[in-house]
Amino acid sequence: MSTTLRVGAVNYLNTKPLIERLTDFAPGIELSLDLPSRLADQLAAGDLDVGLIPVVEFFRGDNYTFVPNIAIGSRGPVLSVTLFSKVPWEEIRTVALDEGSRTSAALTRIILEKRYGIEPVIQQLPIDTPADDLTTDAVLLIGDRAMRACLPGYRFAYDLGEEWTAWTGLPMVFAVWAVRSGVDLGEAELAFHKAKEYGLANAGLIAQREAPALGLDPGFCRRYMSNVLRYDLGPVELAGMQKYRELAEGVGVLANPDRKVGGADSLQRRTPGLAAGVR
Ligand SMILES: C=C(O[C@@H]1C=C(C(=O)O)C=C[C@H]1O)C(=O)O
Repeated sequence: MSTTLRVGAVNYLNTKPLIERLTDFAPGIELSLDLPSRLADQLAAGDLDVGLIPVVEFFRGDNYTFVPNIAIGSRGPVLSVTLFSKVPWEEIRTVALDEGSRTSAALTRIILEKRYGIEPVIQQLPIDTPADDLTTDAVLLIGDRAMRACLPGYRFAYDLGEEWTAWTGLPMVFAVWAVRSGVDLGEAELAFHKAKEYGLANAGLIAQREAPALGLDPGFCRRYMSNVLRYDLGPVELAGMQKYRELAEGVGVLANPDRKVGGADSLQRRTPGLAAGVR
């Protein structure tokens, strides 16, 4: 590959199996790491060609496509997307949302509005601000800091992967490798698949290597990557993604004044016939 492909990936443990040796498999890839929300903004601004972005941003994007059969998802508990709350769901009125999140931030709003009829007052929780001193009823944390968080002042710790699957019966897809319109992946597409295969086959080594800096137990990290997260994007995950899109549309979170909503069409283009099977 002769031209450079600017690829941005999430800087959490959950992404490591997807980027292990990625730049060896495609030397033309220039890899940067950042928060999911920032990757989405960089892709939209044209500063990236491919980004592992929140799925809600895929739907907000301007005719993005995605690398097939790769995602960060779960079917049931995900362990790293937690709404800590001082009160039960139906009493939540104020929420602080992790700055790094877009999918789970919108999911929090979807669950509150569609299941409980609540439109909460929302504030952002910056990435470097501790959640302990917040005065909101609930706080959403994602990624590595969610896995470390204990927050004894909060009585409830709702796992949003678990909440989603219990409610819809479908897997939750949090992020996909979105490709900006007009970008040709060429041979690099294969590299994303090779990296995933290699990374999942070496999840134990990745866990051992990454756990100390994260302050997490290596065995826990291993099981998080090998048994909790789902990295495939097959028909049932796509059905979950489609269901999420419909609900997101219903609460108005796909409306983005700065961007067109084009990703929904590309989902169907890449997955003909899929939408027919979705409730
Ligand atoms: C499961 C996770 O998936 C993530 C959640 C995202 C979001 O809420 O926007 C985006 C990317 C993923 O890294 C997690 O970070 O814990």
